[in-house]
Amino acid sequence: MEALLINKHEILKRYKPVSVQAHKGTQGHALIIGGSYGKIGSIILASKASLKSGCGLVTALIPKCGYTSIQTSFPEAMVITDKEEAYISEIEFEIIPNAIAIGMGIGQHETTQKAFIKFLKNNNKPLLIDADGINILSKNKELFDFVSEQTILTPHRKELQRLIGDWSSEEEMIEKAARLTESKKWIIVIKGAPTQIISGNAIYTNSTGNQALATAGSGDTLSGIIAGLLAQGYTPEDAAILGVYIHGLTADIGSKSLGYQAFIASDIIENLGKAFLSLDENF
Ligand SMILES: NC(=O)C1=CN([C@@H]2O[C@H](COP(=O)(O)OP(=O)(O)OC[C@H]3O[C@@H](n4cnc5c(N)ncnc54)[C@H](OP(=O)(O)O)[C@@H]3O)[C@@H](O)[C@H]2O)[C@@H](O)CC1
Ligand SMILES: Nc1ncnc2c1ncn2[C@@H]1O[C@H](COP(=O)(O)OP(=O)(O)O)[C@@H](O)[C@H]1O
Ligand SMILES: [Mg+2]
Repeated sequence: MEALLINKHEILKRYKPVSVQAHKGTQGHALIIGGSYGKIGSIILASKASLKSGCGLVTALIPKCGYTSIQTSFPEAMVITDKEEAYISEIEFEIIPNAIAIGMGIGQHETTQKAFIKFLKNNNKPLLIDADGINILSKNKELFDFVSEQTILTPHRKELQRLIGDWSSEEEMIEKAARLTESKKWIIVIKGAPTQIISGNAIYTNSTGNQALATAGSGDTLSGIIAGLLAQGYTPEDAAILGVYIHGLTADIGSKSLGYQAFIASDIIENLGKAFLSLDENF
């Protein structure tokens, strides 16, 4: 396997500045699906992160309980609500998204699992699966066949363990994950310190980020960043690599003034602008 470091040089090969002629239609529409009672914040974070990563439009598909909080806290998002109050029971939408992220805060209610399975069997859009979406896959391995090639999975190590089983060394973890990506042609983002991305026959190790990210919602926010890049037309591999790099860069930038303890997931979002500007200096 080829081992590569994700540094600024690698990123500048993949990063695309926003065109002067851009309008919200050319910047793509991200659909963020998830949330359940008490975990709507994961979708607010992911949706805001996607829009502040440059996509033109974002729609959140959430249970009814989240409607007022997301429309109030993040008016830029459009919202589709499930008929259920507390969890997602059906995944139906009229819009035509350019990319979808699903799983953050979605929970594992029996009805949600059924809706997720039906969604997977019908989806043909670039897709990121995170959190409980991964946990549902782990519990229903026959679903692997319905997760198309180039789908991005973003497990933390516990979620990865549920997906591929335990390991006794870092090498064994990488080997087992690589076997899965090889057979399914998925892209697996192994979130950690550092984060490693397995794509094709390469493993990319991120060079940004720090312990400020050890905070609730930082993974949900990463899912939003990657979905926002996918919606702009980045290939799944480039969206994952650029997203992980930018996500970590916000912590490198933000922790300078906030420190590690007081840095929370919203600060990732607040520092996205400075992170992208640090790339634009080179254009
Ligand atoms: N505001 C919101 O709405 C928020 C909503 N959220 C949503 O909540 C859902 C559950 O998310 P979750 O990651 O807590 O789930 P789950 O896999 O059950 O973890 C349990 C065990 O896994 C471990 N562990 C946890 N993190 C780890 C890591 N980074 N790296 C390594 N290990 C890690 C740890 O195990 P331990 O180390 O304690 O043995 C922990 O006890 C999910 O849908 C998410 O989107 C959250 O994002 C928060 C903000
Ligand atoms: N000590 C650390 N150094 C670098 N990155 C970290 C550290 N701790 C956590 N992270 C990052 O924070 C994110 C945590 O993801 P996750 O556990 O899914 O968060 P949540 O589900 O609460 O949103 C990952 O991107 C991980 O790489
Ligand atoms: Mg998570």
